[in-house]
Amino acid sequence: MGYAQLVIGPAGSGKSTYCSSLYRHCEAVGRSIHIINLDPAAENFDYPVAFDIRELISLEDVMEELGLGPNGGLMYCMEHLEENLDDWLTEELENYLDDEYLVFDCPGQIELFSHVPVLRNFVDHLKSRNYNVCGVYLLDSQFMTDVTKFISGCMASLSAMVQLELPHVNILSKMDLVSNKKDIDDFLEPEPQFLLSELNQRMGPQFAKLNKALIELVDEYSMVSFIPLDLRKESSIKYVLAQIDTCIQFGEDADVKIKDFDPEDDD
Ligand SMILES: Nc1nc2c(ncn2[C@@H]2O[C@H](COP(=O)(O)OP(=O)(O)OP(=O)(O)O)[C@@H](O)[C@H]2O)c(=O)[nH]1
Ligand SMILES: [Mg+2]
Repeated sequence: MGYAQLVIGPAGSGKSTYCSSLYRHCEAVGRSIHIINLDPAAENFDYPVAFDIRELISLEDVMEELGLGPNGGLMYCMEHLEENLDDWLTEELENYLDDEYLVFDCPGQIELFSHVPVLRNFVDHLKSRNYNVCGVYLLDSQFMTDVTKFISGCMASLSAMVQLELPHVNILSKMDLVSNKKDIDDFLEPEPQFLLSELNQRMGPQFAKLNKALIELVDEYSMVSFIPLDLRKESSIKYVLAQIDTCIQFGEDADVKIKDFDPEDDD
């Protein structure tokens, strides 16, 4: 059984930075981890890239040869990835042992989980190769300043969750930039009633029904939960990683082994 994180979220939300911090953390604690770049537009990396979509296809070539713009070019590259899952991804995965921990640094284009099935197929491919996969959705805390932005962030995350059907962890990134932590507290694990009254205050009375339906939806999917991540703090990275590990049952086999040898159990 292998383990994988699919790191997703809007452009600039801090996915690649998270990946490199995670890499450094794991290195420091002596834990094996491999980061894979799935962003054909990425150029600089702060982490050693285990393997890279740019070895399969180059965005530059696509834009030049097909006359596509950067976003159309990216979609083309991702569709190309989808067509090559069986060859390319299978071959790359063969370089890793059965129980390895992989982290996929994805592009930020929202179309990737709202319009096209590439990431869904990617995930299904990983699952068929016996990987436990977790969706790690990063949202920039800078946008968590009022309820309308919060709801819109939730909706984007929800659309990824519905598309991918994966265990899902929401992370509020860039907490070091938040000067007033109290403002954010309102949105970390908010009461649906609080969100609804805030929304109703912000918007005209004609939206009351829609607001109620939105909050109920968000509540039903248990979406209303974000883990704050402050990359300056080792403890924060450790906590986030522990939450994700639980989601993909990483470390549980190790626990069983320890329990097997527990002398207390012998009588
Ligand atoms: N202060 C602060 N800045 C951050 C943090 N994480 C990322 N950034 C900055 O935010 C910008 C975007 O970060 P990236 O990690 O490239 O974001 P990304 O989600 O990978 O972006 P795309 O790949 O373009 O979608 C960069 O300028 C980072 O330096 C953080 O925790 N704190
Ligand atoms: Mg990136």
